[in-house]
Amino acid sequence: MEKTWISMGAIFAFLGFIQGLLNTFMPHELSFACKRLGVRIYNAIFSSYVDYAVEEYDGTKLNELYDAAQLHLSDKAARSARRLSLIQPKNASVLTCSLGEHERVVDVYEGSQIWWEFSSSERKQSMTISWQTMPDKRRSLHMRIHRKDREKIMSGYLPSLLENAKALQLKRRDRLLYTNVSHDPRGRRKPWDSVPFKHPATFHSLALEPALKQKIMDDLTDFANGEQFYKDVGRAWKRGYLLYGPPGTGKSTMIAAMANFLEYDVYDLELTEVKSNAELRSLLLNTSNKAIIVLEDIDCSLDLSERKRKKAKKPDAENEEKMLGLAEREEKVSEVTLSGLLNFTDGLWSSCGSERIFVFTTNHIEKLDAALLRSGRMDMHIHLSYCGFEAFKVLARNYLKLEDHVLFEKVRAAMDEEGVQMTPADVSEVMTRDKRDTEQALRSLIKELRESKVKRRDGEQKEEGANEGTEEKQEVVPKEADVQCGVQKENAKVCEDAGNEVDINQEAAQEKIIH
Ligand SMILES: Nc1ncnc2c1ncn2[C@@H]1O[C@H](COP(=O)(O)OP(=O)(O)OP(=O)(O)O)[C@@H](O)[C@H]1O
Repeated sequence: MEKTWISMGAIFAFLGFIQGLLNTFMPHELSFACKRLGVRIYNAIFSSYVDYAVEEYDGTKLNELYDAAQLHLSDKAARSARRLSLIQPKNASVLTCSLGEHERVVDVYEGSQIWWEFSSSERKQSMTISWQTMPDKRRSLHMRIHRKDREKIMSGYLPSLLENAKALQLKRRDRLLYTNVSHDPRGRRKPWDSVPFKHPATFHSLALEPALKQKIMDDLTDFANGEQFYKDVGRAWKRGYLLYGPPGTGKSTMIAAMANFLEYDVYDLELTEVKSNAELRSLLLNTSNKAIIVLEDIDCSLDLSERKRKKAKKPDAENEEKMLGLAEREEKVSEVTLSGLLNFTDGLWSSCGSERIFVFTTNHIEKLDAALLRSGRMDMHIHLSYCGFEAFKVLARNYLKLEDHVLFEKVRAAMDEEGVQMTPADVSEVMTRDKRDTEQALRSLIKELRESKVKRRDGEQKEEGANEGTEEKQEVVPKEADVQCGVQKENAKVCEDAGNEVDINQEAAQEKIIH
């Protein structure tokens, strides 16, 4: 034992002597380089540890592992390190911590320790890669592990670190609302442009029959947790919802509630801006996973393009084009066709990427092509209708902070009267106007509910008069719309069962829940 101490003392004395020599006779940089070399040789021969450098840039490319490790370590760094850098990541309102200069954190994976240390040095030359200048500092993270853990860390720890970082990134960043109507400064159309998605709607604040609300939430939860299910049955991990009902019944609000519930991004696809099926396909390929792709007022978008095409061509021109074989070409390069849209939602292209939800909305389900409603296209048809008593209670809670009131029964009675129709948007409007005086708000609402009956009757009479005058000119009298309203009021009452659909294409319009 004594001998060991003596030899160790001799080694240290020798090393001290070498260091003294280096410091005295060598320039500082050279002595530093010699020391580093010495440490490396020592580590290579005697150390039971292995060191890895994870640089911020791999040549001129950003190193994903560096960012992932920063993110993965940020929680641990926040708890244990003393010097931290605060970062505001792009598209996130939450700040992230990263290690300060020479700070260390210890991570543990299946019982093995991993030591991380951050360091940076000045970049000698300023470098430019494609469009941006590289930072002045060369930043890197150093990972030290036990030699015996090498295999476990490479095949287990690092992949799990990357996965964890991806999940954290999704959780921390704000969700985005994308639109396809923006142009860059040169006037070229951008595929998607985004803004942070801040819509506050939730299922809690959504005025809807509780049973239907629960059904939709359960369906969304099953979908989000259904990765294995979709794999097992060999289907693309996607789901389609058709929201239909009169304006102001909450279709857009429900989409926002869905996005907030699932924490997905929203892609608001303006179909009339899409010039071809190929453009539609490219837009789809540029959407991320965990996304809700919305096509609002689908009947108008498709009708519009049909109309445009018809308007653009006179019959003579059409014949001429046919003869020249141009018509077909025109079809291909012009607006999106129904089959293009169907390919977009359930063709091969729709399965590029996963965890996608398609939501179509319409005020007129009867105008939709049966092909769109067919089984497997839109998995769930959700009818949003005029305000019923349960929906009113949600709005009273949101706007007036009222759980109950003596006038509630009168509201219920007014709502149940034949021919009364107010949308949740109308009811919200009354409550916003009189929110300082809750009793006044309820009285105004009861009055407006009754008036809505008279207004509707007047509207019907006017429309009948107008139709009589134009009967000869119009081929189809849009009487259907009135019939539709009546059916919707009925449906509002029975919408606990979303299977109650309007009588158009009844079979196709049945709700389809695959779980
Ligand atoms: N079911 C609802 N729950 C809560 N608020 C609602 C509901 N329906 C409508 N509103 C209120 O009315 C406003 C308009 O509703 P929204 O835009 O969602 O209706 P919509 O059915 O999408 O209408 P449109 O068919 O005209 O697009 C919303 O901002 C919201 O304040």
